[in-house]
Amino acid sequence: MSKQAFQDSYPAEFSHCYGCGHDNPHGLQLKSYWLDEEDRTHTVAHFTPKPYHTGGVPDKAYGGLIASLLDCHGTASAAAAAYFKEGRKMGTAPILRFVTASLSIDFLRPTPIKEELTLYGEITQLEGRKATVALSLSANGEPCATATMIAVALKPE
Ligand SMILES: CCCCCCCCCCCCCC(=O)SCCNC(=O)CCNC(=O)[C@H](O)C(C)(C)COP(=O)(O)OP(=O)(O)OC[C@H]1O[C@@H](n2cnc3c(N)ncnc32)[C@H](O)[C@@H]1OP(=O)(O)O
Repeated sequence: MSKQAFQDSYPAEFSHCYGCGHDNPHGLQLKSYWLDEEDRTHTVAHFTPKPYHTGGVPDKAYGGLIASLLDCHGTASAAAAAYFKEGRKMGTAPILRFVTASLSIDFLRPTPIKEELTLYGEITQLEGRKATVALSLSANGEPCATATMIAVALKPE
């Protein structure tokens, strides 16, 4: 894992996100990294839910939490890939920031709340301002959700 999370390179004006903003004390503060420094297509993040992230029953996670984690890991992965493609260090100007245009999730099984969750991302396409990211979230090595995201880079203005 790289030492600096992708989200740690976000400038202050983009650091208020509920899912991953480091300046949001009430948020999830998700941190995403390259899975392997030699491979700039796969990413990883870890998150351990709090007891209040519960869904319908006390030991399972709320689906909206899972969507939030996938959402933020996907957009961060897209931004990291776009910087890499341009041969630039993350966070350098002009800022490259992606938002979610589309996020399609399959919830495969209930997600436990007491385990550390692992999110994987794979940038499957990056053309123009549009990135496609294949995502998954697992617990104890078992996939609990998979998703496909279309992320679009904000226009400079
Ligand atoms: C609120 C966010 C503020 C910013 C914070 C940033 C920090 C991030 C931190 C963490 C964030 C956490 C994550 C969050 O929660 S982000 C918050 C949730 N997401 C949003 O609020 C996004 C709202 N939508 C928009 O702003 C616009 O619709 C965007 C910017 C997405 C596109 O409008 P824009 O006018 O700019 O671009 P375009 O229409 O020319 O499209 C460009 C290309 O994209 C393709 N396309 C578009 N839509 C779709 C679609 N649904 N499926 C497939 N493809 C789609 C389109 O065909 C074209 O492709 P091509 O023809 O070139 O091949």
